[in-house]
Amino acid sequence: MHQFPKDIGWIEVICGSMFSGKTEELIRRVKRALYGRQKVRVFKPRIDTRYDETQVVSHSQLKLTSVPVERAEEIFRHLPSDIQVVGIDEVQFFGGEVVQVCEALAQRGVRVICAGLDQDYQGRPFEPMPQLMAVAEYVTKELAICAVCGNPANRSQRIIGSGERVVVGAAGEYEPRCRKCHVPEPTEASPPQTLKLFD
Ligand SMILES: Nc1ncnc2c1ncn2[C@@H]1O[C@H](COP(=O)(O)OP(=O)(O)O)[C@@H](O)[C@H]1O
Ligand SMILES: Cc1cn([C@H]2C[C@H](O)[C@@H](COP(=O)(O)O)O2)c(=O)[nH]c1=O
Ligand SMILES: [Zn+2]
Repeated sequence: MHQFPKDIGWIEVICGSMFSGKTEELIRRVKRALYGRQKVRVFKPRIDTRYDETQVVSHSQLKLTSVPVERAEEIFRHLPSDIQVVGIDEVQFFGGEVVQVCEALAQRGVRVICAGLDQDYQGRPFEPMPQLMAVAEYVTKELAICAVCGNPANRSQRIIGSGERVVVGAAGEYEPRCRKCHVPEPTEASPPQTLKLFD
């Protein structure tokens, strides 16, 4: 990946649709920092109790210990003075204040790695992701595989009937879709699939 500079902070954003591998990539980067003997803390919004109350968990069941927080400002309270790397998952669930928090940390010399949805279920930018992407040094966009047609997917199709913007969920509530197959209204799920190498 990038040749990272030393002794200065920066912000990395990992964005994309649901199931695109954002959490896996966050976990990968955090683990590499740990191998590098860096002082690391990982946070997630308390609202995300989907797979676990405290751990960050990917759809493929990779796990990482994290601190759940209600508001982004609480992150400061949980950081040792010699912190080097901060990871934040599901960053779209924090309000605009998370942008100031990330900026303050990066200004202090911390490497901040954020993972979050760039679009909501209707395909609209999911604030505060656009703002965070604008101030970040590095932005990585991940793509899933469309559950309908198999093309690269950058959208999250809601398959349960709710018009609320925030509805915590996983498979059963959402599926990844490409722009051709995505519709802004909640709709029926595509037929279930089993992954088989041979028939
Ligand atoms: N349609 C799909 N396309 C890609 N990955 C999928 C799909 N359905 C399930 N997955 C699983 O989701 C994993 C990614 O999970 P995760 O990192 O939690 O994604 P995200 O955080 O972006 O929602 C993949 O490695 C794969 O095991
Ligand atoms: C599209 C969309 C998603 N959500 C929720 C559903 C999940 O709990 C998270 C995304 O998790 P992932 O790690 O990216 O799979 O966000 C939502 O509340 N509103 C939406 O529009
Ligand atoms: Zn498609």
